[in-house]
Amino acid sequence: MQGKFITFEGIDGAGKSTHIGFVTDYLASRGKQIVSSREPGGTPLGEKLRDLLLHEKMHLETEALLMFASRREHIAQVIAPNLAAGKWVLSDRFTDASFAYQSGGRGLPRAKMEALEAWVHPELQPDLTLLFDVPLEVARQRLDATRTLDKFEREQADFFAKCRAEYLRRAEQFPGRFVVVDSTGSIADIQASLAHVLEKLL
Ligand SMILES: Nc1ncnc2c1ncn2[C@@H]1O[C@H](COP(=O)(O)OP(=O)(O)OP(=O)(O)O)[C@@H](O)[C@H]1O
Ligand SMILES: Cc1cn([C@H]2C[C@H](O)[C@@H](COP(=O)(O)O)O2)c(=O)[nH]c1=O
Repeated sequence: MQGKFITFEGIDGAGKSTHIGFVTDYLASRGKQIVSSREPGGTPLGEKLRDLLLHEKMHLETEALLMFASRREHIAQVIAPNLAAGKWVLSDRFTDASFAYQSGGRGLPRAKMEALEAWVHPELQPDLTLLFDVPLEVARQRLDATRTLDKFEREQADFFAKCRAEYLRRAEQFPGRFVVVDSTGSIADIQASLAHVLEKLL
């Protein structure tokens, strides 16, 4: 029995992390065993790479390669074995983030992301990708209100506009697995719509 793989995406501050706890509790209450993880990170090595990725300046191709290095480890250690054991794996970001940030935001050709994706996970795709979508100003206000900003979060509005556009483009390209969640509403309203989406997956 294979579990299901759900990914959470959106520009920084869109609100995706806020809802992972809700989704975990909702699915657990329906008898699913949940493993919740994140990218970059999710393994001891991946967390070391995350620290470098979020705080060190580097060439844009180095950044893309380290994202996929972290992902390779995450798939091997966490995603694949837990799915094979019938658990549901929730990941705060996956490969759509590389398309959005490294191709959309930084401008790396999509073909390079496609080549890395084909190398690192030729067979694996999420069963469901929840794309939390908000206007840039809303995301910025939420970020500024909460924390010290990392390397990505300090990027300018133009960078996030390109990331958001690439996310929305991918949602159109893969309508079978993407659900775009309007993340401007209240947390309670968003959770009600998430419950509706999850019901269809059960
Ligand atoms: N619908 C909402 N209404 C109001 N505030 C919200 C909403 N969703 C999230 N927030 C608040 O916005 C802030 C950012 O949310 P969160 O950390 O979930 O964003 P994120 O998309 O995961 O960001 P990042 O990718 O940078 O981690 C938090 O303080 C959170 O409480
Ligand atoms: C997986 C992945 C992530 N990123 C960026 C996007 C975010 O700014 C950070 C992760 O921080 P979060 O608060 O945990 O969302 O990393 C990226 O550029 N490319 C990727 O593949």
